Amino acid sequence: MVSSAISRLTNLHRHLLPADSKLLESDDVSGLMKISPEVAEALSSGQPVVALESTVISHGMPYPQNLETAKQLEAIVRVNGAIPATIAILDGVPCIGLSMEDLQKLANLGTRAQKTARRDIAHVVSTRGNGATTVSATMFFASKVGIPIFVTGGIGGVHRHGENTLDVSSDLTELGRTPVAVVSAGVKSILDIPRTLEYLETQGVCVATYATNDFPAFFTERSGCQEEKVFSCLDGFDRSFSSSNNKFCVEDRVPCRVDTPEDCARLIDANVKLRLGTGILFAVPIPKEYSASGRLIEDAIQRAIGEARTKNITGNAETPFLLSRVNELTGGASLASNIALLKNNARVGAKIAAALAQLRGHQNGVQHGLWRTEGVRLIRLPELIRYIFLLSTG
Ligand SMILES: O=c1[nH]cc([C@@H]2O[C@H](COP(=O)(O)O)[C@@H](O)[C@H]2O)c(=O)[nH]1
Repeated sequence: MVSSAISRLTNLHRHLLPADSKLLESDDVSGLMKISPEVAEALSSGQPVVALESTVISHGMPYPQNLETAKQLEAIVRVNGAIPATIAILDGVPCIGLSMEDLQKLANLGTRAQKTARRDIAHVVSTRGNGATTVSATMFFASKVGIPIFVTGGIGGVHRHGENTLDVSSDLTELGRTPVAVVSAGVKSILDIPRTLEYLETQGVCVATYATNDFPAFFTERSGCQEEKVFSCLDGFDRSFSSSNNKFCVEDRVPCRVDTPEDCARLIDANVKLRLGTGILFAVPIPKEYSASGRLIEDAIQRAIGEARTKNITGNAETPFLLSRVNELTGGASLASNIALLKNNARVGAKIAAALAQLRGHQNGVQHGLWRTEGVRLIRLPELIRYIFLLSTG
């Protein structure tokens, strides 16, 4: 009963989306997913929706802070005008929007949930497993149901020594192929930030810094990679903590700066309308009061990277190892910073989603003759007829 209602809502959502949003779901796999009634309703009525990932819950922090943080992020999204849609695979079913019980289950599972990137999705579904989605998998599912904005803490990137190991997160290739805007606090300095930016450029991804010229490094506000600034680490430029290990010359540019949620909304809108097909990375610096401990955390990162090498911890085990080891070494300071920046990103992401919904509502109102239903959303006449027809035929 509920699933048929959801599937009807999903169908309606498809009919009622602005034409450009349909680009986000050219093939139909949404029937294979469980969309929560609240998210389905929000999507079908054009309300702003923000996707949230689940690896940060299962692998990013310990219980019970993970559960508390997941709940708080959802609450922040709501307070700032959007509906949260946390995404995970539960018992083999991709779920878009989790109940409190689902969140509890995922938080309890912790690292027993499989860290699920794009490549792992089919395996987790076919074995009816529990998968915590990374940025790449969350973007995939968000795009399939038409959610244009997704909030995370930090994306994966090119690992240090990636030029030898080819350890490059699938988050970067996903950004190159999926038109979802990702809000993150930049890239953690456990990674090679200049090479990560290079790779995103190769993938054609628009990287936009939010109210700063300097690409942020997750725990710190600055990475040393600046807007419209080309520089070389060989000539002594202070590239901050993150890049201190790079011994060669890299051209780093963050060519786009945005200052308000409205700027972000216009950028997303242009990206979709131009059918570029690529994602956008919004890099939002950690709030100032939490970035003070950056140097302390950086020292811990250096030590943790050394330990990972000694213990031969590589591949998708490396990021969780580094995160938890850095947390131990900083006596919890890195966890507090991590939570603070996640909350900040949730706030910014929800405001962007609200601005985008408003922009689209305004454009639709200006460009077409529209019907207003219940004062909630604007509908075109043919869509309204189809809507009534679908309701009457079930
Ligand atoms: O600061 C963080 N970076 C990255 C992750 C998670 O790790 C994934 C990247 O993992 P990998 O490097 O194995 O691609 C991201 O998509 C995200 O889910 C995280 O929790 N915290």
